[in-house]
Amino acid sequence: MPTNFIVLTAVAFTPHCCPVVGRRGPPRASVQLSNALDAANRCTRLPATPSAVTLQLGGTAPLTDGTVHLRLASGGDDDEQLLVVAASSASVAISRACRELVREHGLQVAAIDVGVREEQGTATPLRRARLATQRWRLLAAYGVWAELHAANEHEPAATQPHQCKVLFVERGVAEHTSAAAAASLHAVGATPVVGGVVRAGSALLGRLGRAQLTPTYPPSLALRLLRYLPWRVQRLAARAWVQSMLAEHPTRAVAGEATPYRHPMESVRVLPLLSPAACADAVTEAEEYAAREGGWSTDRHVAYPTTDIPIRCLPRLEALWRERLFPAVEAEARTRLGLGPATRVLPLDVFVVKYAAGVAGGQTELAVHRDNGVLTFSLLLNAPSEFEGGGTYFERAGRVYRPSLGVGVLHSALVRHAGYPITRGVRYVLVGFCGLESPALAPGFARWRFGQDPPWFVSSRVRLLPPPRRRHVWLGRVRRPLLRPNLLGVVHVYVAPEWRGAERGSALLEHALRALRGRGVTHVLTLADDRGSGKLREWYERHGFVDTAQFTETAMVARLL
Ligand SMILES: O=C(O)CCC(=O)C(=O)O
Ligand SMILES: [Fe+2]
Repeated sequence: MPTNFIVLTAVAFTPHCCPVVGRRGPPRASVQLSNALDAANRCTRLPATPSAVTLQLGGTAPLTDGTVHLRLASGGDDDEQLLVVAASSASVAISRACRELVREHGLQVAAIDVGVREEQGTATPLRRARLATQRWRLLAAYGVWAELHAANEHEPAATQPHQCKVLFVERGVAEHTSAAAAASLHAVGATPVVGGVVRAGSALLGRLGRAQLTPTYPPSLALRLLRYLPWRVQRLAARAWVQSMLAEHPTRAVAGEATPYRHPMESVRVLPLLSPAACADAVTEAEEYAAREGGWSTDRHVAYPTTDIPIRCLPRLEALWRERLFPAVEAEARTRLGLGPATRVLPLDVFVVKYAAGVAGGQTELAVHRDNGVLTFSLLLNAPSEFEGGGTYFERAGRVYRPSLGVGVLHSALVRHAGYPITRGVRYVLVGFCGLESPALAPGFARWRFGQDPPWFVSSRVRLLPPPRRRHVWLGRVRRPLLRPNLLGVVHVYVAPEWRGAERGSALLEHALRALRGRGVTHVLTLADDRGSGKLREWYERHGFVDTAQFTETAMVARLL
């Protein structure tokens, strides 16, 4: 009989500890730690599940079958700290509810993992690889927050990140030794178990690639030999290197915002580049060309075609690109990647893309893909108010970048990304793919393109946000997980009391549910905390929740899939 494992992860977004919030105050790690300890103590008094749950506090022992492992992170260097998690009494009640769920479905609890300690400085490569996989799990939660935030950019107050607390019961995996890591990978759609290995491998290749690409580093003998290997091997190394270099640097979600984003997966730079007038002129020129020449082309890219016009057909925009835009993009790439003077950045393909909703034959989205070349640049050419949705979606980070007018987004061409669907209006983007040329690289590198081979370039089409389904079923009667062992995704959504029952709370909840559904989460739990009027319960019911007193008095649950 297959063994089921799940991982419970509580993640609280609080302004002082979450690296994405941008309002980091004094660290309050000790307060959080004592809260978490308090919660943990209460956990110990919970009846053990049939799999003989034991609880370890603050331990770092490897996860073992049937063990509840509670890891508490107290933080470290504030800048380096990924996330410190506070477990509140609500989280404890939710853990209890999850545990009941686990019991009902005959699952075993593999881990309750609260927080991750960032140990990059001292950790061994293997440990670092494991930390990287742990970060991915946090990203799943973080991605939900980011989507909430992005969805409400016009009304930021509606989605104060610290109002959103997410508790994951992630998808189970059969390989219990790496249950926590694998479940985190599952949550972000990556391949379980091998993720850490892949990551470690790419870090190694990255180191090789760095020496290859920056001749100022004296290469070791092994690295000198590498350049005699086929250029595709060099390309692989450089690919990992570019990825790792981009990943190491802080990024900003919105140009000019006070606090940089410091997440390693946010390998994205945002640059303000063009004035509104210049953007408007670019759109006019593209539309004039399309009217004159019989429309926009839709077949220039084979695998992931865009509705576009290449910049060589648009002389005014091309001049602007040559004189102003490309130098800025190149300078940014040089700084970010530490390119030596002998390395050139080469524009490979630059074009204006048009997304149009509600128009026959109009493109509304671009599926998740990688681009040709090493670096991708995209710049919004019309005002965000002219369309709904849209933005550049980064799959692994689970977030959508929605830059302002004239702001460019620079990222590795190798990061899987997408043109997020627009639901109204028209969105114009200037997109550019760039390669690198260096004497340290084999000549083929400068023409680097993603094509039919090698197979590791192949990207798959993924669903972004499936349409909401209205059917909700009593959790107690749900039997499907039993038919599909090892699959279960439960998230606790915490809506802060002042948002409950209110319109803005509704928006928050709806976006959260949609985002979670899009990630394959099957059930959402929440605490109604109704003080007797019944109004709050009604509010949750309107959002598809049903009362489930069998868990805790106040728990309510919605089934998403
Ligand atoms: O629409 C976007 O923001 C992304 C476009 C893109 O990724 C591409 O054209 O390759
Ligand atoms: Fe792309």
